[in-house]
Amino acid sequence: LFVLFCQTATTVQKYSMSDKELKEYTSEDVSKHTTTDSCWLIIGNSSNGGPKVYDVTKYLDDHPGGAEVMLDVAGQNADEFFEDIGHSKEARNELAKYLIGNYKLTEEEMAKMKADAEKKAAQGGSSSMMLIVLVALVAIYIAYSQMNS
Ligand code: HEM
Repeated sequence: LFVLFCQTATTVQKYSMSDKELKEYTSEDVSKHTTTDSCWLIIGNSSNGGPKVYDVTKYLDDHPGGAEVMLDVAGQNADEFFEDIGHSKEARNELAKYLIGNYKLTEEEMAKMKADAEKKAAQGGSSSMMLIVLVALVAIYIAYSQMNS
């Protein structure tokens, strides 16, 4: 039990430290790496702990989807493209090997992310409201049909 405790403590420490130690890159930094000699991508979003910066230069020739698609979005935010393909878990594990840092959102991106989150929260709120109304209607219907039988 003690060994298990020590292992958990070290893992927790490792993860929390590695996240803090990651360098932070701006869109200006990332935008300088757009060639086969140095190709960086921004991938990830608030739902998976991102966005993060990846140096995928060494993976270009190994990518099953080809080097071209990656070079097309080099130096930019490729999260939507990466997600749209529906990359497998293996692809995501592979991606993790090329992590070099966190991405520093611009003011504009930060505002957009906040607005998106608020929109999502509002949508969630209205759908749960609809569920409550639906349950109430069903209850009224059952009560009404029992009264008449
Ligand atoms: C380091 C980043 C990336 C990794 C590790 C990666 C990995 C992979 C892997 C392993 C596959 C094979 C299918 C699968 O297992 O899902 C794949 C397919 C593919 N990827 Fe990526 N990928 C990366 C980035 C991207 C980006 C940024 C794009 C688009 C801009 C892209 C477009 C594609 C396409 C088009 C395919 C082929 C899908 C098919 O033919 O069914 N990938 N990728």
